[in-house]
Amino acid sequence: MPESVSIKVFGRCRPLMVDEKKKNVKIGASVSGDKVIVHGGKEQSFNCDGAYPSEYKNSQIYKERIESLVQRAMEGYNVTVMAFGANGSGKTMLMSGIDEDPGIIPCANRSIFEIASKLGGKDFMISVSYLEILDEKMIDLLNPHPNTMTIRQHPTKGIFVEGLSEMIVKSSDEIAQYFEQGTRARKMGANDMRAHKPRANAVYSIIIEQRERQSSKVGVRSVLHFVDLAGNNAGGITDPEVLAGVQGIQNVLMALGGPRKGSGVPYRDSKLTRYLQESLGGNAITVLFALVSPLDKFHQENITTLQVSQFAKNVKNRVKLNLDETNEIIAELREEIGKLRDKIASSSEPSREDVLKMEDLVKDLQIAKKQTWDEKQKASGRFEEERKVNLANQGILEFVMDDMKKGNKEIQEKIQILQKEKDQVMSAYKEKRAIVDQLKAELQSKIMNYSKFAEKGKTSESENKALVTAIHKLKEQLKIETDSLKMLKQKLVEVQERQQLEKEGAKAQMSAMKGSAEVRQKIELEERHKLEESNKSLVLEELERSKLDVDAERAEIQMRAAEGKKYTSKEGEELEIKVAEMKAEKSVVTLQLQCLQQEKARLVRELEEIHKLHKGEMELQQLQHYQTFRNYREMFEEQKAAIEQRYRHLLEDSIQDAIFASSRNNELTIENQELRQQINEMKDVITKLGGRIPSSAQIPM
Ligand SMILES: Nc1ncnc2c1ncn2[C@@H]1O[C@H](COP(=O)(O)OP(=O)(O)OP(=O)(O)O)[C@@H](O)[C@H]1O
Repeated sequence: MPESVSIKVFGRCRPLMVDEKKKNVKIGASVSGDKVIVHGGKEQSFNCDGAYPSEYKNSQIYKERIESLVQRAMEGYNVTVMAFGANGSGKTMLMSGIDEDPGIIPCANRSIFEIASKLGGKDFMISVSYLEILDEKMIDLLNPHPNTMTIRQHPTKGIFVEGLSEMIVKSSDEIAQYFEQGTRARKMGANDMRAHKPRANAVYSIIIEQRERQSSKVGVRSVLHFVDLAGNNAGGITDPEVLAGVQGIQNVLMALGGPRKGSGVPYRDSKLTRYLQESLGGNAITVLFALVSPLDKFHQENITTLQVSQFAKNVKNRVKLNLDETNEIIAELREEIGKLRDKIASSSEPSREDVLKMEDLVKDLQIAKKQTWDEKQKASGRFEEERKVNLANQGILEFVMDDMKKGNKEIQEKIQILQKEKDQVMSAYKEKRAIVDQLKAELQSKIMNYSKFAEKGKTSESENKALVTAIHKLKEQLKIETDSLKMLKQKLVEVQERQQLEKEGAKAQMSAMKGSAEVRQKIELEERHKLEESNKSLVLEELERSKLDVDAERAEIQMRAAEGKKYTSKEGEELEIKVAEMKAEKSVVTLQLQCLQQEKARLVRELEEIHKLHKGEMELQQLQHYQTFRNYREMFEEQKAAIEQRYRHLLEDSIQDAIFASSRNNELTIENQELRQQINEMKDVITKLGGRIPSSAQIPM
């Protein structure tokens, strides 16, 4: 039996902002006990089921008023929480909150999984959707696709938006992430930069499905809606679509609980009220927060908010546990389709309503069949794939997926730190290189001097010894400096390798962020350009280094020659120089080769990625084609059966007609024969009477 539950109304007045305090603005509203009071002119006070002054935190309100409702949603009851008020009255603050004081939605997101973990013996499937309705246009905030969405009523799903993505969530982190990302998409504006407008309505929904583990009992399905309504400042609006979005909810609450209660409820006048029909006088526990601004300039909007909330208090919803009856409903739908098909088949001219009803029933059946957890899981996976592309197509992927961006930023910071380290090591390496070169030059000139003097035999033995000692000292110093140069080089290579690793990480992140082919192509071109640039500078660096090495080697050889190393001829010396040059060239070529290999590996990776992507897209397309084919086949089968049935009936009818016609024919033939006989008999009588017409008594009957 449904339970009758009134809509509960809670008032809240936000505090004055710092600049408002400074301006000494006139106070227009306040809270006292369970009443909200509107000042200015004649003071008016409005009773609520609870009222919150400005110092109350969102989290306190959640604990006191909403936590128990989330618990009920987890038991299988529909729950709706709405925030209603003028622009800037604190609706978003209450629903979403801020880091220091999370709003009702973040608190509920956390509670859901805490409660689920405590309810042992049950399996849950929780999914979320986030819809924005702006001027009667619907936007899927989690997956902003360009496809049309329509509001439908379904026997198992209730009222829902066909085409709105439902993403399955498995943890409180995941659910929080979707909410935050959807809210960012709302702020940034999915579709043609439609950034959050005060007249936009947003409905964040948590769909909870559950089943008893190891039990054949039917499952339960409930929906928890959080509605951040458009500001009720309707003054000056004339566009009917805009007005419907802003005033739709007021009109419905007025019709349900206002003075003219009982007249038709205009649910269908706005998309929002149609979507929330169950929450307004239907099967949901509904709570309305009436938010008032403390500013006197919002006097009229505050009065409207509180009057409408008084109407809401009069509305009685009829709440029941939502058992998941998908199987029974599928059976009922099949039966209904069967009956209607017979009806259409038996009538010579089927009515348009029947045909349309048949189409709806077939669609309902198809939707009902997609309600299994497996199917939903698959659909959620598909939405997840699509959403990156759709967000990228809107140009808001990076903004929405801020976590990825954060991760990428961290990597970029690391790369920068490593670049600094690399620059430091590089400058130390260059300094050392200069010292080594200087020492080598010194050594070379010392050796040249020595050989000149030795050749001419001008030096004494002691002078000779001193020169040799100086040369040896220089050599030792050179060795020490060359060793430390080598160490610096090693360090440079290590830093470069670490930097490369981080770059790979950043690239992996970037490829996850790539959405549309266009964005992807741009990023890839940029990356390729960067790689080419870095390879070019690496090769140049190495060329420079090898030149220095060759010079040093040349000096070494000359020094050795001067020291008295025997060469058979001048060519021997030149040959050694050539060998050194070739060694250096080899190292450059090796490096170039490494760079090319790196580029090749990258291209192979890209190719694989593209292949994977195409494969995925093809699979998706195949799936869609298959689905379309199945839908058509199902419809075709249904229609074929209906036509067959119809022709069978027609055939039966015509056989019966033929039988009827032939028996009637027989009857008529007999009648005809009887009539002929009667005529003959009459003729006989006339003849007997000599041509005189007999009186009626003489005519044989
Ligand atoms: N309870 C509160 N405590 C502190 N600041 C608040 C509170 N409520 C609202 N504010 C501040 O008031 C301003 C307007 O609030 P908010 O954006 O939530 O209003 P809104 O009703 O959602 O506006 P709109 O209809 O334009 O979207 C914001 O700067 C918000 O931080």
